[in-house]
Amino acid sequence: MNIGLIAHDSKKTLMQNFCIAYRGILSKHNLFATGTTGRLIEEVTNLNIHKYLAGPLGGMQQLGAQIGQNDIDALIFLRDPLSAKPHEPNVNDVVRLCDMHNIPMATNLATAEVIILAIDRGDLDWREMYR
Ligand SMILES: O=C(CO)COP(=O)(O)O
Repeated sequence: MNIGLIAHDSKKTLMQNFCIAYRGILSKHNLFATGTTGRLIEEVTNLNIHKYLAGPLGGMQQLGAQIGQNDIDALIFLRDPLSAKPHEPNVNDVVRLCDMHNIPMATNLATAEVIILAIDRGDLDWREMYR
């Protein structure tokens, strides 16, 4: 499966810890991330991640384009619920594109865990047929 990973700055440590905890599952899949998120995950795991540009510099659009092509099977997007981002329209567009293609998306840790465990059980294997 192709899994997208994005974290706002205040959630980057949480994303690192999530990826450490679920490294065994994540390592069986193709991982795609915005630049800084991807680099920080690689620093603490030895996961191999395809890194786009930094989110505010175009990385959100790059990952968004992959989502727009229905080529991401699940997105973990740990968002900062407390502060607006200068590139908010790109953030909203990524969410919109996930809804357009029925791509499972987590915006908090609880849902991220549900999705990653579902992937491991094979619950999302139907994605392979609809991609
Ligand atoms: O911009 C982001 C989310 O909106 C994340 O981008 P980075 O991973 O490059 O910080």
